[in-house]
This record gives sequence, C-alpha cells and structure tokens, in this order.
Amino acid sequence: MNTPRARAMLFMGRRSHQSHAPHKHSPPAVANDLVISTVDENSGIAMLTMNRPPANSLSLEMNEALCYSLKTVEANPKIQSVILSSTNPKIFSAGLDITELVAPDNDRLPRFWNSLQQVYIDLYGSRLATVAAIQGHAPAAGCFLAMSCDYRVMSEGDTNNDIKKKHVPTIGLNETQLGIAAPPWMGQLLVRTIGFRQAELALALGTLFPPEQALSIGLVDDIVPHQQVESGDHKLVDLLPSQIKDQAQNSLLQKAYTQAQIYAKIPPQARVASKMVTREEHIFRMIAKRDEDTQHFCGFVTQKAVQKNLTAYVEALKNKSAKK
Ligand SMILES: CC/C=C\C/C=C\C/C=C\C/C=C/C(=O)SCCNC(=O)CCNC(=O)[C@H](O)C(C)(C)COP(=O)(O)OP(=O)(O)OC[C@H]1O[C@@H](n2cnc3c(N)ncnc32)[C@H](O)[C@@H]1OP(=O)(O)O
Repeated sequence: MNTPRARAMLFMGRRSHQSHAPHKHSPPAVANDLVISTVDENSGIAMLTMNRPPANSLSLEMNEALCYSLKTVEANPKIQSVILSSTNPKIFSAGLDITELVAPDNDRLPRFWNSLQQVYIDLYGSRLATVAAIQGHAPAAGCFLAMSCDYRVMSEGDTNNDIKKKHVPTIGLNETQLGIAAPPWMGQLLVRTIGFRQAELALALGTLFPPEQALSIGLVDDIVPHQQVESGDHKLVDLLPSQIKDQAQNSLLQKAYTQAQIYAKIPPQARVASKMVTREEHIFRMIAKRDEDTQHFCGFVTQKAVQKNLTAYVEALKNKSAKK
C-alpha cells in the first residue's frame, strides 16, 4: 500500500484500494442533499455546504455524502479549491451523530466508523486546496473536519449586547467531556495543528476554544467579524442555491473565497506535492491500522460505562433543546 504509486494515487483523488472493488472501505456512490455542491469552473473554486439539520452531525450517511461530494468535485479537472461550509449559521458541525453511538447496531457501528475514517483519508488527502469556513460551533468531529482542511477561517460570532442574540462559536476536541477519547489519528491531527503541549492540555481537558483563543493557538488561521456585506463580489455566491445565498453574503465566506483563490493560483502539481510532504505519512499510518482502529472503537463504545455516559449526554442535549 505504501508505495510511491499508491501515495501519488491517494493525492491525485484516486484511492489505490478502490481498484479492488467491491472493498469494504470504499464509500458507496450516494447522491443526496446532505451536502450541497456548488461548482464554479471559471474561478476553479467549488463549495460543499453541509446540510443535515439540526446540527450537521456526522451519521454514516452524512460521512458517505461528504466523501461522495468531495470525490465528485475532485474529478473535475477545472476545480482547484473547495470551501467547506454549513447551511446552519450557528453550527458548522456538531461532530459525530451521538445517536450512532448509543445502543448501536452491531453491523452498522463498524460501517459508521469506516465512513468517518474515509472522510479523514479523502479530505486530509484531497488533491484540492480545502478551506473550512467555520460560521458556528465545531466540537469534536466538527473540529476534526476543519482540521482536515488546509486552511480554517472562523467567524467571531455575534457579540451583540442583546444576550438573546449573542452567539460565540467554539471549536475543539471535547471528547473527554463525554467520557470518550479521540482516536489516535484524530488526536494527532490536533498535535499537528497546534503543537504538542497545547494539544496535550486541550485533549485532556476537552477544551472548546472561542474564536480569538483558537486563533492565538493556531487552531484556526484567521477570524472575521460577524457582519453582512452589501453584496458578494465573487461569482460563487451568485451560483449558490437560494437557501444559503443570503448567509453567503457575509465576511466569512468572502474571506474563505479569497483564500481559495490564492490557493487556486498556485501551480497544482507543486501544491499537491507539498501537501504530500506533510500529510502522506500520517494518512498511511492510519490506513495501516484501520481495521485495528475500528475494532478498538467498537469495543470501546459498547462498554457499559461508556454507554451510560453517552446515554446521559444525549438525554442532556435533548432536555436542553426542549427547554428553549
Ligand atoms: C481510543 C478511541 C476509541 C474509541 C473512540 C470513541 C469514540 C469516538 C471518539 C471521538 C470521535 C469524535 C466524537 C464526537 O464527535 S462525539 C460528538 C461531540 N459533539 C458534541 O459534544 C456537541 C453536542 N452538541 C452541542 O454541544 C450543541 O448542540 C451545539 C453547541 C453544537 C449547538 O448548540 P445549540 O444550542 O445551537 O443547539 P442544540 O439545541 O444543543 O442542538 C440542536 C439539535 O441538534 C441535536 N444535536 C446536537 N449535537 C448533536 C450530535 N453531536 N449528535 C446528534 N444530535 C445532536 C440536539 O439534540 C438538538 O436536537 P433536537 O433535540 O431534536 O432539537
């Protein structure tokens, strides 16, 4: 697997293991509206907008839709950059769909975990330049999605004096707060992003960082004030479906688009080769341990004590939501 050819194929948008179809790790060809895809061949920029109400949490189907949409965009040679965003103005992604973890089905649970592993392989190893536009909360696997991109722009949120309107998004791997631990490859992504000591602290405490702190430790690359701009000065916004067009007219997407343009102007072969330098070893190490990782995950999640914590957590989430 870890040959020069396999490595090159990984980063050119083709997976070496997909030549041996059917393979248990290959995402099925699904097409649905869980991820809205907008493509602008003139600029070479596409946008994938996560659209799984209420919280863009990652179910098996959502993971498959993410991989499918990304692969479809990657197959278009005119596209060089992709922006990952959300239809929900307050939530980028709430992480794993916790209901997948509670009283899980024995057959579905490993398929669910495989689909998440595939998101990591496809997104972190994409030939495209990937920019996360983080408009709202990004806990746990939501943070993982953002960290799998090449660049992260986060909204400062609405710091309106009116407490009811106030909204400050947070980002981080908060798994320990749920009584679970991020898998090694996800935890290592945090180490790679913010450095060893900061990651060690953040992982143990399950810290969720508000935008300014996230910027100061390097978890995001840029933050932008929450504001509407008069009109989009780029073609991509014009192409967006009406359901997200309004919220696209904001400073966050403008910034993400500018960054996507910067990437799109770099000679692609050189950009992809430089990405391989920093990422291929990490990806291949994970692929080598993929089945072991799945077994570990299934064994861990189905433990009685873990199930108890997760059940209580889901209950608390539902109660909180019901009180609104
Ligand atoms: C060695 C390792 C081995 C094994 C590893 C074991 C496990 C795997 C470990 C790590 C991988 C990653 C794990 C995860 O991602 S776990 C998920 C973590 N996510 C969270 O903790 C976030 C939970 N959600 C929230 O805190 C809030 O919802 C949020 C701040 C995102 C938004 O708050 P807001 O007030 O705007 O909305 P809510 O009213 O709370 O929610 C609206 C609605 O959405 C539902 N919801 C929210 N989050 C989730 C979720 N993650 N999964 C499923 N459903 C979710 C919530 O229940 C509400 O629904 P409803 O009641 O129907 O209105």
